[in-house]
Amino acid sequence: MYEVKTFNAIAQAGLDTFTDDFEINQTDEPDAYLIRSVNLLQAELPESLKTIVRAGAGVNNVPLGRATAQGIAVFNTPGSNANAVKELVVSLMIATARNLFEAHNYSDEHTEADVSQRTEKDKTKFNGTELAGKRLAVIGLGNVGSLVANAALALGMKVIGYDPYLSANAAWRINNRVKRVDSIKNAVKNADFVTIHVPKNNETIGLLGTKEITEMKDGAVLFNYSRIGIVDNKAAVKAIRSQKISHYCTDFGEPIIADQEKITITPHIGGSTLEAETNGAVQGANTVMNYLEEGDTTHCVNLPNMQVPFETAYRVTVIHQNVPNMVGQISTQIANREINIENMANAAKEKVAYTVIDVDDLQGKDQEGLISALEGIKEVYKVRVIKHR
Ligand SMILES: NC(=O)C1=CN([C@@H]2O[C@H](COP(=O)(O)OP(=O)(O)OC[C@H]3O[C@@H](n4cnc5c(N)ncnc54)[C@H](O)[C@@H]3O)[C@@H](O)[C@H]2O)C=CC1
Ligand SMILES: O=C(O)C(=O)COP(=O)(O)O
Repeated sequence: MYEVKTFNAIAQAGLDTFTDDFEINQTDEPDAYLIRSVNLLQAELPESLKTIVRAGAGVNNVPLGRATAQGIAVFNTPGSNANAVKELVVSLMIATARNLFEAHNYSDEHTEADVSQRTEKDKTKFNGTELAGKRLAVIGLGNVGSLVANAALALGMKVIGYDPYLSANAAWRINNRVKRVDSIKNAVKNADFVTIHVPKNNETIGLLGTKEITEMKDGAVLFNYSRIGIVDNKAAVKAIRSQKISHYCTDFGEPIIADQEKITITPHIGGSTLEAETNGAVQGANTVMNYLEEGDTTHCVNLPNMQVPFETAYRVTVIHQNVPNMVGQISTQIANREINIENMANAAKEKVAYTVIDVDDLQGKDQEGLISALEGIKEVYKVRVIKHR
């Protein structure tokens, strides 16, 4: 039996995906965490933990370095909530272009029985513009950014994209009418709307700050549906007050942007749709099962992604440092126990490597002894023996 501990609201469809070999929230010694936005950065990770699966995209709430050093594989569910974010950003582009927030507030304040005369006079205050023909800059063209870019094209907008690390898979998804440029400056300089869809990391904190906002077209509308800190909120407030930008919409509130005209804050609801929550939870549950039962690392963010068909009776997986002679040391320990290797695969991602060894004859052998011998190699983080179901 494998033990799974959940944090945040994990959709029931995801919990229902687990087979009878998995128990949810039954012990303090979980094999897996299935999480959303819970902040684990300061949390101790229990010795029993083998994987953390983030149902969603961002893993900036997970202590990746510590998890790796403890041999814990961290995954996300890329794309599971991208359509939800796209639809919210598109709705806010329309809402800001048509002054919907101001128009709604006006109507709320003018509730006398016959307002028609006044409305007909005042409505010119809320004259808007249309998206068709306007220019959108998309910074980050991954799962969310590519959908936003394609949707904007479908609405008749011109789209400029910037993403220096675009993967080949993501590139396939992007309509070839999206014009790609080589700098943020070239993306934003003529854009009526600027939206950013990048992960939060050391490189992206403050990616849109005073300098980049100064480079934007006067009156542009800015969106941050990525993470707090990726747009410098102080710079955004200054730009709103000086009317450099005409509206700022973000999913991440903090006191300095609260209660300000032309700043719209949503409470981190980009991925909060029935469909996205279901996708993330189901994909997350399958990820937990595939990793615990087969050692599959598809969509792992801290280990190389490997899918090795599991055709033998047992599988030994080793998470270790990416340094010379690891495969040699590991196979020596296995050979010393007179265990025959049927298949072996090894791959590395930056400083970490993952070795998968498939064997038939572990039945009746000292499996604990093998694990401690392999974990005795000083560059090894974690060893698991998995019995084929
Ligand atoms: N508001 C919400 O509820 C949600 C927020 N998010 C946030 O949006 C982020 C993006 O999500 P996805 O598109 O699904 O991730 P993704 O990983 O599919 O795409 C991110 C893209 O950003 C690009 N990128 C990385 N560094 C960059 C840089 N310095 N400049 C330009 N591009 C850069 C990458 O090459 C990649 O194509 C997530 O990491 C998460 O923080 C995602 C889903 C929901
Ligand atoms: O997937 C992401 O990165 C999100 O920000 C969504 O967060 P949530 O799962 O809705 O708490």
